[in-house]
Amino acid sequence: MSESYEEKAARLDAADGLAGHRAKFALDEETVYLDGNSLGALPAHVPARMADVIAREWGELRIRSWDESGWWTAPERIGDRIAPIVGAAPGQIVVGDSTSVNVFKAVVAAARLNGDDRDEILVDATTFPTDGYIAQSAARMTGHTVVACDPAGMAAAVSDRTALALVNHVDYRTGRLQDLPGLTAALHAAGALAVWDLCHSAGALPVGLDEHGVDLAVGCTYKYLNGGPGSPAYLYVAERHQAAFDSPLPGWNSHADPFGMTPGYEAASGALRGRVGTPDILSMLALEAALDVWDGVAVEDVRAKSLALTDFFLECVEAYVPEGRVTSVTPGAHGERGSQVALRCADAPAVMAELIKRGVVGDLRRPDILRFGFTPLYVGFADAERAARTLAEVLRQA
Ligand SMILES: Cc1ncc(COP(=O)(O)O)c(C=O)c1O
Ligand SMILES: Nc1ccccc1C(=O)C[C@H](N)C(=O)O
Repeated sequence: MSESYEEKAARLDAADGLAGHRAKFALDEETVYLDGNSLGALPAHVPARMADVIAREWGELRIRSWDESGWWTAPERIGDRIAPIVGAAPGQIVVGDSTSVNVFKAVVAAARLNGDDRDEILVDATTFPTDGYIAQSAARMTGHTVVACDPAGMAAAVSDRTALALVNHVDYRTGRLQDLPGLTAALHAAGALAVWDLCHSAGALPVGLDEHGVDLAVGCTYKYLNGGPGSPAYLYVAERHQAAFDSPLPGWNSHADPFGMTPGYEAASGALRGRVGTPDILSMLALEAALDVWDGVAVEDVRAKSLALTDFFLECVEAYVPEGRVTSVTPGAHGERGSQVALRCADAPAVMAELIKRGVVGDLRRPDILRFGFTPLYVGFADAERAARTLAEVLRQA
């Protein structure tokens, strides 16, 4: 007799080298959590660390903690913790502000780095909306024109008028992975800069920022990096651009001598030019603690498991779900897939509401997308099987 999907899931879970990491997270066995691409789960040790930050570092040490507890240097220190996860050498990432704010810094800074005789900014037409809104406003300020462009056509659209392109590494809706190496090379060949939004790829797959010569990048930390709701985002400024990086938000935290408190601005050196004002220490230190779950984890192993999970989920969906009820809009090819599966489905809002009631937590992207995110550090193959089986049950009863 051939192996059932439940048996196959058990076999894959037993052979999974990352399976032990699930115990590091606060998760309950009743829930299949497939929404880590919106809000990552809580690493179980973070509450105790935060209790100490609040009671001792804030409560007892108070102002001394800016030095003694390392608060002041947290943005660059935590940037260096994120760096290996996205393939960056130290000294190029600074943590702080939201992704939206970092998109603004990156787009304006790239336009200033490369905008003198170039008047266009290419923006991923399928982008998560905030990037597009911010790029439009940034372009109004720098005197550039935004040209919306599907990433698939971007290499052909780039010209000697292009100052930069802003692209999402993984599409938040479809889960499509864009060709970061190829597109970055094509942009450079035309003299344009590449600014990547890594929200849906960092922590899920190798990014290779340095290896592929990316110029600037931004990303959030509350998805696959599990930093917590609204945890600060990050900005990557490739070392070769740091000396000329001209921030549009040159707050005192990015000054060469912030406590000199002089009227004249002089930018600090390095990535900390990307800092703005006082960091949100509580969120930042929760993120720092959350990054401990990455100790000893290779992002290549995370990627291998992510692909195996999404393959297996698609296989179970195909086997269980009545013909014609869902269509995957996520590419089948591994090289084109992030770490989620998006299924087009009639009546998707009601279907997702019912799935959540039955303990399978995914996301709805209106009007008709069921989105399932797979975080390899805490999602297993049995979760994928149960999610597909529950989806089939819901659709049969609908
Ligand atoms: C690709 C992408 N960019 C940006 C954001 C959000 O930016 P912010 O952290 O500023 O809300 C998200 C999701 O929230 C996203 O998926
Ligand atoms: N930050 C959030 C706050 C509330 C609800 C969702 C989000 C998301 O992150 C959405 C995500 N960017 C997405 O790709 O759908």
